[in-house]
Amino acid sequence: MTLDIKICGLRTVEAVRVAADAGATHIGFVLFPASVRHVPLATLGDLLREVPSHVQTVAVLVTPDDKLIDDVLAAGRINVLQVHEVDDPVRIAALQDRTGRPVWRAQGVRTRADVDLGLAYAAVADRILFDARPDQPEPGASAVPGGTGRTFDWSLLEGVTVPGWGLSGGLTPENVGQAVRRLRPGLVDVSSGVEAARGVKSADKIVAFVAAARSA
Ligand SMILES: O=C(O)c1ccccc1NCC(=O)[C@H](O)[C@H](O)COP(=O)(O)O
Repeated sequence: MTLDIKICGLRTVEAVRVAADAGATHIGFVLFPASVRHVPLATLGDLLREVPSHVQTVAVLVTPDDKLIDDVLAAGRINVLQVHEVDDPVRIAALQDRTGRPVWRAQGVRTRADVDLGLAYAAVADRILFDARPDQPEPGASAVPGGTGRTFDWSLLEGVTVPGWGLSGGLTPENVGQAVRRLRPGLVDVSSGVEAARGVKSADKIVAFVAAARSA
């Protein structure tokens, strides 16, 4: 079985080169201003141009409207749309039709009901990405539905067999091997676990993460 490896939240040309050279199959760019990893549209094209053609690019979006989708696709080569908090299968199908791109749906997990909700989208979304479900933000604070660096109870995913499903949330070079051996996902996805500081990628950690995932 093949394992896809997505390194997410890249903001610099150097980090893109490191991830591609390390063997990432997918590189994710966050288009969400409340995130420390947000990439402004003005610089997205510069990053996309650095991604070698054999590496897939993923636009990470939170309830995107059509204007944002059009702007992101106009910036350069985007292979995949990863959507958070899109809770309508009709909208997911509309995004597929409108863009011709695969649409991955991120599902936050804290309970088995969350997993079941994610599985309910497997008929329409091209991939389900199970991630940690963040706590409710403090009143007045902005909610960021990904990149929390938190794991969740992996036993909730035992028995999940939907093709290609992805595991995300608090993965690190230290725990990704165990996760792959235990759950056999089709993709592992990391952001915080390959950072030296919040929002700042570490080349050494990216290389270590990909190597650990590959050797599992
Ligand atoms: O990374 C973010 O800041 C982010 C913000 C808003 C929506 C999604 C976001 N990230 C999505 C990802 O695919 C992350 O890789 C995933 O949530 C795992 O993050 P982490 O637990 O930090 O490894």
